[in-house]
Order: sequence, then C-alpha cells, then structure tokens
Amino acid sequence: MFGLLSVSQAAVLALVLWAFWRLVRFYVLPSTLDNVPGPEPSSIIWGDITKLFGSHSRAFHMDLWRRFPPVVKIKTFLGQRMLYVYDPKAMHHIIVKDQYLYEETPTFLNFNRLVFGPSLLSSLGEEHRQQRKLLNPVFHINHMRHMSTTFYRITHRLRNTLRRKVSDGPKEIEMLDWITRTALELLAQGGLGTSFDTLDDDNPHPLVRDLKALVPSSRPFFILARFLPIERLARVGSAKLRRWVVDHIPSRRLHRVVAIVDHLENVNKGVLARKKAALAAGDEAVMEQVGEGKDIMSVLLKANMKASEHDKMSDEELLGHMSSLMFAAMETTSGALARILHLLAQHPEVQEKLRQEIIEARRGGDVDYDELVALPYLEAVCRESMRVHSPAGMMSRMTREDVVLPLSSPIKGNDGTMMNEIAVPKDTVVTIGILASNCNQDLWGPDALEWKPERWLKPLPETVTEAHIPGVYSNLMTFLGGGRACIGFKFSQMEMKIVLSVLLETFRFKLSDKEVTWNLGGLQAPAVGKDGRAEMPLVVELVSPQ
Ligand code: HEM
Repeated sequence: MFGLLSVSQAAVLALVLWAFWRLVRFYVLPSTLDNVPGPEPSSIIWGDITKLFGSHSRAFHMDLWRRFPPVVKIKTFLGQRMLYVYDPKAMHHIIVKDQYLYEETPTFLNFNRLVFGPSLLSSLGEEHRQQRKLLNPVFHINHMRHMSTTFYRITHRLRNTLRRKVSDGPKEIEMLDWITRTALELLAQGGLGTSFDTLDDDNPHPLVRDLKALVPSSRPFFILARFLPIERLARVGSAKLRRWVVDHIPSRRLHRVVAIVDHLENVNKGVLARKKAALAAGDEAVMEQVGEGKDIMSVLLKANMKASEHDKMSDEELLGHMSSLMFAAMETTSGALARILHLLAQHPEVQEKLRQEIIEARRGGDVDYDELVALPYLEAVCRESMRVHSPAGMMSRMTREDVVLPLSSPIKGNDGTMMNEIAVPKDTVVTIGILASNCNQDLWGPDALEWKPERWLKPLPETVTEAHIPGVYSNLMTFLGGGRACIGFKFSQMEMKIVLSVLLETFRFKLSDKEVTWNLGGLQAPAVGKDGRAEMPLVVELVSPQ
C-alpha cells in the first residue's frame, strides 16, 4: 500500500492513524481512572490542556478546587487522562514513598538534557541520587552563611543605582528587570563564583535577556517533545551532523533557542576553565577569584576532586549543573521577589510594619544571617507570599508502572462509590497541584486564598499540621519535597530576605497607574495588560528623602 503513497502522504496517514488510535484508547477503551471525577473536556483534541497550563489558567484551577475532590481526572491531548492531585497522603506517595514509580515526565527530562546537558534536571533514579549526594552538602546552610556578605555587597549595588534614579523624587521603575538582574548576579557570584553584571547602569548582561527568553521561545518544542522520541533522535549520527540538521530546519524560533543554549554553554565553559585553573594553581589563586572559593561551584569542584572515580562528575555534567542552576535559580527567585514587592505595594500597612522591623534590626548596617532569618514578620511575609503565590503552580510526574495511589480521605467516584485509593496505570501523567495544596481551604481555613502574613505569627491550624503535607518548607508544597525537592531553597530564602531588608530600609514601593497582572503558565510572571511582555512597573521613592 505504501508503494502508492509519497513519503509525506504516508507520514500524514501514519499521524491520522496514530491520532485515531489515541482517541479510541482514551475515549472508548475502559480505564481504572474512569471512576475518578473530573470536568468534561472542553475540546476533543486538546482536552483541557490549554486551560490547565495556559497563562491565564488561575480561574480554571480555582474552579477545579471548588467543584472536585483533591484528586481530579483531566483529559489532555487526544483524550489522554491525567490526574491533578493535592491530597496530602497521595502527594506523599508521589514524591517521597514511591518517588521512583512517579518520575519526572520524559518531556521534562529530554527537554532539559537537550538544553542544559546532563544535570539534576535531566537525570533519574540512581544517577540522580548520585548527583544529589555530591551536590546536597554544597547547599548546606554553613555555605549559605559564608555567602551572605557577597549577597549584601551585590544588593548594596542595586540600592545605590536605584537611589541615584529616585534621588530627585519618586519615579516609576520597571522592577522585574532589576530584580532579575540581581538574581542572576547573586547566582553568578554565590553559585558560580563569577560576575556578570555590575548593576550600575541600564544595560543588563545579555544572559539576562537570553535566560528570560528561553521558556517562551522553547514552549512549542517543549510540547513537541511530548510526541517525538527526542532522546533517541539526539543520539542519531554525530554531534556535527545533528547540528547541521538543526541549523537547516527553517524555524527562526528554533535557531533562537539554539543560540541561547550556545551562549549559556560558552559562558559556562569559560567560567569552568578559569575555576579549574585557579584550583590547580593553589589557594592564593582561588582566593583571588570572585567567590573567594566559597561559591557553590568551587566547593563542588573541590568535592569532585576528592570523590571516588565512580562518583566523580564529568566536565559535561559540571557544565550541565551550571546551566540548570542558572535557569532554576533566576526565574523562580526573581518572580518570587517581584511578587513580594508587588504585594507590599498593594498592602502599604504591611510594608510599613515590615520596614519598622527591618530598620530596628539593621540599625543602619547589615544584619548577620542568623539574625536576619529569625525576624518574625519578614519570615511571615515570605512564607505567606510563597504559600498563596508559589512561583511554580504545579509540577508533573509520570507513572513508570501500574501503581496504587492511597488517599488521606475517601473521594466519591463517578458511580457513587467511595474510593480510598486509585489504581493508576503505567504512563499516566500525575500533576501535583502546588498552589491547590497551599490554598486548600479544608486545611488552611475559609480565608486560605487571602494573603495574610499574620497567620504565621500564631500557631497554624491543626488541620494543617496534622495533614502531613510532604513539602520541605513550612507545610507548603512550593519547593516540593522528597528526593527531588528544590536544592536551592535555602539559597533563595537568603536571597529574598537580604534583598528585601536592604531595599525596604531605603525605599518605599507604591503601585503605578499601570495595572500589573500575573500569568500562571509554567512559572508565574507579571505583565502589564493581559498578554504583555514580562514586566512590573512600581513607583519607587526614598523612605527618607535627603
Ligand atoms: C522561590 C524560588 C524557588 C522556587 C519556588 C523553586 C521551586 C522548585 C521546585 C518546585 C522544584 C522541583 C522541580 C521538579 O520536581 O520538577 C525545584 C527544583 C530545583 N531547584 Fe528550585 N526553586 C527556587 C529557587 C531555586 C534556587 C535559588 C536554586 C539554585 C540556587 C534552585 C535550584 C533547583 C534545582 C537544581 C532543582 C532540581 C532539583 C533536583 O531535581 O534534584 N531553585 N525548585
């Protein structure tokens, strides 16, 4: 039959048959998930995928929380069934107890391997465990303490530049840009032991623009990666041949992504070579480097030199970790900090109370790490912001075999029977509702959706403490939990508190007349207007004008 068809006709026919088979498989053939309640899909082809993962999906999520139990079945592309889960016991099984049965999705792993190279973001099972074994100590709180002086120094630069800008009166400033530049520089000095940005003019390092463009530019390829065997394709032929093929695909967007990846890799190759040379030259050369040998990469390189041959990381892996750290650290923390500044501008009374606490603690100078992390209202503002506005609203996993998912409390199935557990077939995508858990009214109370820092100044409701939510941070899922919990969460806590304490001592932040809205998408980002570019203008004024 294929003798009568051209290659393109055969490809189209194969695609149609494949789509037809999926429609039959997911809409007609029975599944153990049929009894799990969930919304009727809004499209036979796309299911509710765009409603769930789109930029303006908050209303859809809230509708799910209102209408369904904390395990919901959602139809996605061509009817594929996905579970959306925020039942605490179920989440514990997914990310802790049975974490190797619910691994990252192949799309996530393949995409990260192609973009960043081998790293925590693209490894599984034993390989991932080995990498965490080497990396966990590097993120230990003792190293963070050493970094606080570096963090203060960088934040002072930001303060000086902003002070210059508003010295003759309040001004509207695009704060997301400054916060993102600061986050990259904090990671550059604290994480990589290098410097990219002096933060003293209006010209950010080109990496800021590239890292910000990476997610939007690569979104279509991320979707494509769901359906193409990217990992196998990435091993066909030599690297040179693969590169030739990519360079000849007529897609400007693809070439933009490739240029970003090249840029990231070239910058990191230079940093790695300089670090290795300094380590080989001895302690004096290390001390002359930007991070004085205390940054994450220097500590990691030293640990790597001592590691057994079996545990040692290759240069390719080290470069992969550098690129993925830059990516994982920058967008998340800058989004979080921008959100806190926006919330403080929306709630001037909270901003004033926080400023008083900071001014009293700082007494005009920097506060040491332990004193800073112990400030109760600062802690309450950070926790509450990370609860209601977690930068990542959800994270997906995929079952690697048939598995039974137990629940904290039974849910009513579509046939009216109560279910204590759900049989989940192999290859099911299970999405953890991070925001859904953080805003769960059954646990946090009827005001769960409201931003109220004061709730952290008194004991949390027993419904929260007894739910055994498996997150690493304050009964929240913001940084996830288990073996793949955010490795940089202490780093980001310190970053947020240092930046907030230095800025709030000097500046007051007010809403501008441009309305800022937050897009949910992959990571929450602010924009002016519904689909505008990522930005967050705020009016900045000196607390004590000279
Ligand atoms: C507010 C800031 C941050 C938030 C909300 C956040 C959130 C998360 C979440 C939810 C994960 C789990 C991802 C998954 O399972 O697929 C994660 C993983 C990760 N994060 Fe963060 N993160 C933040 C800041 C940082 C920083 C500052 C760094 C680095 C210095 C970092 C490095 C990483 C890395 C390397 C992973 C992968 C861990 C692994 O797979 O073992 N993150 N983060």
